[in-house]
Amino acid sequence: MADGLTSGTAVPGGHALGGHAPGGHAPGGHAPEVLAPEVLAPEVLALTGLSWSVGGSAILSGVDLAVGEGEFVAVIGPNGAGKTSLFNLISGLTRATAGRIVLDGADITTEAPHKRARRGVGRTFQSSSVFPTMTVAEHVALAQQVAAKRRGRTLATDALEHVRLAEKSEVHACDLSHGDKRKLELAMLLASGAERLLLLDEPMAGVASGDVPELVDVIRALHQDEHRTILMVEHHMEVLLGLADRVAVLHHGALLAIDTPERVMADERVQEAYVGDSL
Ligand SMILES: Nc1ncnc2c1ncn2[C@@H]1O[C@H](COP(=O)(O)OP(=O)(O)OP(=O)(O)O)[C@@H](O)[C@H]1O
Repeated sequence: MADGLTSGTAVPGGHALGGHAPGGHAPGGHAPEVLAPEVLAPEVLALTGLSWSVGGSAILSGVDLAVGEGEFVAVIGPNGAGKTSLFNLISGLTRATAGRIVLDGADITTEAPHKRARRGVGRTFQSSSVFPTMTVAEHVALAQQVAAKRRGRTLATDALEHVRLAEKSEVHACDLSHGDKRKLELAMLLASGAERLLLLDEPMAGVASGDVPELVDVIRALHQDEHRTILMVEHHMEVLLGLADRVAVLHHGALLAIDTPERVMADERVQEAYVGDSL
């Protein structure tokens, strides 16, 4: 194990998750050399013992995770670790078989996806979902319309400014690069009132490498300038350095570690989990 690893890192609200005693100390009682960032903000999301089984197979087991207001937590893990399944549970696409999901203090474990969306949870998927023949502006207007009664909606023009697509508002989605399609999805989330929690499932997937830095900048600005609370699945650790406050590592459906990106990268258990896969 890497020196000072804290799988029981202190989390917002003073809780300690990951099965260890409060205080963010490493197993074995040693104080970590560098404390993982503790977000002194109200908890937006708290997962407790979250589990999901299908046909007797445990896909996710006992996941404890808290995300503070304005925090950016990345979720990584080898293929099949359960990252998308975790997002499906949080967004309500699938129902947990055990455990609890609390959003802003309300138990939403059994709530329908549209009710979670009304509470300000927004999600993107691994593959981008835009309408080829509609313009950028039409997409964002549609997102506003669909969410007409939700509070927290960002004005369509502001949403496009935030994702740096304002100058392409009349471009049809079919003529956008993949990176711009991803930005458009983010603008739609903002316009639809996803003000409490953004769940971004591999937003860099399929994006040309030359477009990745710009997309990373857009997401960084949503976090740092707009103070959005973000949970993001990402395969590449280098993307997360300087972006995520903490990185949660899933392995075989369980939370293996949660700490700063640097410390997670140095964690031998994490490296072992990734043998044969890229970290
Ligand atoms: N509806 C389902 N029924 C049965 N098994 C499922 C279902 N959905 C996911 N799984 C299994 O659960 C495991 C976790 O899948 P999941 O897609 O959550 O992993 P992941 O970490 O997102 O993987 P990747 O990095 O490849 O996207 C996989 O073994 C997958 O085959």
